[in-house]
Amino acid sequence: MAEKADKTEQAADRPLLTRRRLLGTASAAGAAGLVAGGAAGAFGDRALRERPTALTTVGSAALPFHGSHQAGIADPAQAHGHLLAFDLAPGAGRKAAAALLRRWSATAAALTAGQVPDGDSTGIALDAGPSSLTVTFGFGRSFFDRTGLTARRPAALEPLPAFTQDALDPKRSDGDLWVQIGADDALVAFHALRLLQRQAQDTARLRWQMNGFNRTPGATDRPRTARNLMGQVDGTNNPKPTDSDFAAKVFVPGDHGGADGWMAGGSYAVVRRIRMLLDSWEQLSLARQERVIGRRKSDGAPLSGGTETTPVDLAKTLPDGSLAIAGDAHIRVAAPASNQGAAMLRRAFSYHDGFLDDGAPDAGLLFIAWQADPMKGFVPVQRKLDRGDGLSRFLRHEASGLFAVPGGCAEGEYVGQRLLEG
Ligand SMILES: C=CC1=C(C)c2cc3[nH]c(cc4nc(cc5[nH]c(cc1n2)c(C)c5CCC(=O)O)C(CCC(=O)O)=C4C)c(C)c3C=C
Ligand SMILES: [Fe+2]
Repeated sequence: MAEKADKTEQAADRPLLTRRRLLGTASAAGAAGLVAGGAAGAFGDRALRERPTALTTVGSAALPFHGSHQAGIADPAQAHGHLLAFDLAPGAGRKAAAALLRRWSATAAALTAGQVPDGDSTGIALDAGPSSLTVTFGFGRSFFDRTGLTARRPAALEPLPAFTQDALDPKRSDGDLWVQIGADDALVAFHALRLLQRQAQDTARLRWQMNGFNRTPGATDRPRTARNLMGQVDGTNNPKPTDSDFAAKVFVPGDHGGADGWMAGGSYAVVRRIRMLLDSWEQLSLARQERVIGRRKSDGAPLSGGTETTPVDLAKTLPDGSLAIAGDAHIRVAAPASNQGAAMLRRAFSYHDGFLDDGAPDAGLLFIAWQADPMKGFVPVQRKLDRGDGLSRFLRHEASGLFAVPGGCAEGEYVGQRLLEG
């Protein structure tokens, strides 16, 4: 494997960066005034080429693939995301699946470190750094039967219950294998997607793919909580990696034993494609929109007062005696306090796949909830939301999946090895 930057430099035998890269850097750094467009003209290509320019912070940021947990769970959601589900091909069993996970893990480890994997001549992301690329692998319920591993299937992979508001498309739901790719550069994300899809070869066939996005780092005056396509600040009251109980909520304990002991350090991902009925939503007044969520749209502050990060006061009443946060407000119905402490880490991507026949946007949230146990996270909360959430009449759950995401692996190992070789 080769360092990407080295490859570019050696190929040209002098310049540290190509012109394309320099121009990219100039526009990315424009706000900081690092390189002005006029300067490029004044000095000419040659002078520019002789001046090494560092990758921007966005490009050079790297998240390690190896570790006790897989990357892409506790890390901030990137600007570009691809979610893929594969089904094992007829005849492909445990051995073929193990070989695939070995190939995928080696490729993901190389790409996330900014290296060009052996044999890759696509050049898709040649000039870019790792750009916070993460690749996360999971197993769906059907994987265990297909590989003869039913006895080691975790009880937590029981199918999710049906919810009254579900309008699920089976072709875009579930799957034997699940891959989540995230990166702050679109080409870096696509590069990973293409290599992994090619490496699946005859072992696994793509079942569905969903593409999502978030705001680009650096687009705001300071790092801010993301907004979704309804315009709401979304993610404020998520468990924080610095919370003392974060790991207990999100990850299966490291000493987890039994038939599914291989899930130690892992997590369960609930994936829901949730279309937003934006035509109806956008007709609501600002005050009604804020009432539906229970937070202000401008800055995400709770309607009980304070700023975005002020703890929500669900008991607060207004002078007329009504609740400051309405009885059916989304944050009241979803709160751990309303669900016997049930909590999850929400790490979503927005999506937009054009417009439907009636002109409505096919857009919404690729909602991904991470938890140590779906029965103590997504399931009780969604049951409650299904019954009494003011937001739900503006949403359609169109696809669903539940995946067991094993712990991370050490260098030289592959994700899922403890299951496939244990
Ligand atoms: C089953 C779990 C949840 C689904 C499904 C869900 C969908 C969904 N949510 C928003 C927008 C917001 N959600 C917010 C908070 C929030 N949402 C959930 C759970 C689900 N949301 C929880 C547990 C919480 C935190 C509640 C709390 O403790 O305060 C917010 C407020 C800001 C924040 O805290 O993140 C917004 C906005 C959409 C648009 C959506 C489906 C498309
Ligand atoms: Fe929510």
